[in-house]
Amino acid sequence: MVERKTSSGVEASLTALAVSLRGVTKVYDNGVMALGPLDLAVRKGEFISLLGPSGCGKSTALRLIAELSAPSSGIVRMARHEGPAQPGHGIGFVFQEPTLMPWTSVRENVRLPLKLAGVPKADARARADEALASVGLADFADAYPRELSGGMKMRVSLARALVTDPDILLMDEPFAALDEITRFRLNNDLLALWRALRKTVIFVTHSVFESVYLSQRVVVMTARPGRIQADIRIETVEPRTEEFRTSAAYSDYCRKVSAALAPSYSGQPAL
Ligand SMILES: Nc1ncnc2c1ncn2[C@@H]1O[C@H](COP(=O)(O)OP(=O)(O)OP(=O)(O)O)[C@@H](O)[C@H]1O
Repeated sequence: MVERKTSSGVEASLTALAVSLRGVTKVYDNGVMALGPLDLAVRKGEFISLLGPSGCGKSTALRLIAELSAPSSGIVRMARHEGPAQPGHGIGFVFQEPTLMPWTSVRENVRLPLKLAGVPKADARARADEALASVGLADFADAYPRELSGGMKMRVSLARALVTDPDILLMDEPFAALDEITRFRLNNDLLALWRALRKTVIFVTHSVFESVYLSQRVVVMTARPGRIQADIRIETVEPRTEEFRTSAAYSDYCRKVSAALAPSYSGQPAL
């Protein structure tokens, strides 16, 4: 594992872990205590959701893992990428907004991380096309973002995150702005991709239903500063299908997750 912030006595290399946060806090320059202390361990290949009230520090946690921001205290560690060095430290990031460049094609948008990393153009184009095919957009490589629906733009954003073949995919409310039908389709497609690629996924959402449908574990956070309120394993038959969405087991898990979330917005202590 790569240690981001060293501290004596924390050397154990837990190779089965993709990410580990120990006693992590974040206080912004304006004095806002956004996070923690947070302890979280994510196994390689796991799909977890971070669920919590607005402003509890979910995005902050993702930014710390992605090394876009440094913790105020504590240790953030991630597994060393096995294979050749690559852009993004083995991390792909998908934001709520697709943030595509409007002046260029879908393929060029997806190729961008490889271009920035100096990957030769022919190779990068082939990899961009492959990533687009993996999200069902093989026929739209030459289209421009304005020609795409919201769901398709998000697929492009996902392809751009996957094009560097990251070990870890960080997704910050990627489907929040989409209509429910599109969101359900993207949920299913994301699960199919995860099964095929076996990336570690850390998925931030406000939706209890989405978190239960997608994840192997739902990590419920407290109100700011975000700590872990509950860590709930979703045990069900795989692969998940629409049948799961309407099952009694799904409703039971949604109830359980909602109950864990309740103290965060009611101001009541956790049960
Ligand atoms: N750069 C910053 N400077 C100062 N305060 C910040 C900064 N970024 C976030 N915050 C504050 O830190 C807290 C946590 O923000 P963060 O975006 O991580 O929460 P979140 O759980 O992702 O919220 P949401 O669900 O609404 O997106 C909030 O109070 C936010 O206003």
